[in-house]
Amino acid sequence: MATRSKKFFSGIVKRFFGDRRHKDGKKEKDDLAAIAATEQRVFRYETLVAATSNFSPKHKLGEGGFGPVYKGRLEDGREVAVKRLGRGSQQGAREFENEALLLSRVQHKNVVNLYGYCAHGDDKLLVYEYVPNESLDKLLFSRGEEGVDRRKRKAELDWARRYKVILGVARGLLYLHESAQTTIIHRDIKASNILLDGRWTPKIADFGMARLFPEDQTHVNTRVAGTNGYMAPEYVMHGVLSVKADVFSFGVLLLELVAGRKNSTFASLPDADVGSLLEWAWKLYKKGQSVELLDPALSPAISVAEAEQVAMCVQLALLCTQADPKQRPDMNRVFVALSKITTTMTTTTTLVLEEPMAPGLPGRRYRRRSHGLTTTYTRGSTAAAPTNTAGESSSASSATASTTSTTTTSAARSSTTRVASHP
Ligand SMILES: Nc1ncnc2c1ncn2[C@@H]1O[C@H](COP(=O)(O)OP(=O)(O)OP(=O)(O)O)[C@@H](O)[C@H]1O
Repeated sequence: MATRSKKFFSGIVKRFFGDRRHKDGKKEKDDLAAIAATEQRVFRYETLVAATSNFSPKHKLGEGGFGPVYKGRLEDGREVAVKRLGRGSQQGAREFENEALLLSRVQHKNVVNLYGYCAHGDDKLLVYEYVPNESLDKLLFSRGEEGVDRRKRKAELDWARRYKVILGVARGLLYLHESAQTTIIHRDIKASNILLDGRWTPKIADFGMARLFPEDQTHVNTRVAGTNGYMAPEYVMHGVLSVKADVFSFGVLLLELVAGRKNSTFASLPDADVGSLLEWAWKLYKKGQSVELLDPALSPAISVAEAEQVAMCVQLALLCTQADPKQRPDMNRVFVALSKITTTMTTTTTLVLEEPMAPGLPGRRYRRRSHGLTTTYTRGSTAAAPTNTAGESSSASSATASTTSTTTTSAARSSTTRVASHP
């Protein structure tokens, strides 16, 4: 761990958890003063009061599980978002500390940047970079009654931007799973936890439930906490947590970005037989009609190349949401697959995606894959009908997105329902 972040980390631990070695508080005070001086990560309470006009309601950006979040401007001109822990919430306090500890370990353009923290009596505050374009859910799922402004901005979220968001979230998750100092499982990937900056770059936020993951283990058993509609079945039903739980949530998010609809509150059903976006995607996919899943706000303007991307995204999302976690690709494969498909590509790779089985829905048992079907995407083949290439892909045991060297290209908090239970 770099010295700076080590100091920041220990500063947070002492500040939020207390320093058991120095019960009189004197040494802690000295330490914090030293950290504050060298790190400039500890914010004075007065600084945050001034930045937010004394936490004025006018500055309020919203309210999450922890409490309110305020927009502020520091004296040096930086815009910040200040998250203030609501008083008296033990659960909140734990998640708050967790968020501070984990975020202090990561730095990536697709992860929201934590500038620092402040503890002032009972008040605990976290200070983040301000991300101006709101969270993805507000744009993606906005309805008529939510105002012209937001509807206009939803229209700005065209397919090219959505694809940029998809790629960015995949890159951020790949970093958390494979490149951060220790594997981090986010556990609550969903549209309301993706913030968009002024250039539509997505930033993964809300690490309250994230877990550091022991390097030598494939999964841990844990208390279940997450958001309905995004949680993998093995996690909901048995508390089995691995990086593949995040892959599942990413798959749901990917479908939501394509369709502009929530998985969990799948109202105004286009088809009476289906109860969720996942099921609808599967149904359309089987009929070779994946592109029909596309948000009606986008479909009139979509190009042939973009339609290919959409079809590929639906298939990839179905692979990510397979019932058996072993059948889901890891984020590296997901990111590679997504990177291969650009609408401007003119050359020479063929993207081969495995054929998904029915996606996993909590409560439904899974069967192991017994065939090796794959779908090959080539430029101009939007329908991308599955072809039996058993034997071509030897890794039938893991859902893969691989490239071959052939010739053509192509290709809630729904008012946040957090579930917490012991398996
Ligand atoms: N860094 C930030 N920049 C801009 N807005 C932010 C930032 N962080 C949070 N917000 C806004 O503040 C509001 C509350 O965010 P918060 O992360 O506390 O809760 P949430 O993700 O909406 O819900 P939950 O905590 O239950 O998951 C959201 O509307 C979000 O858009």
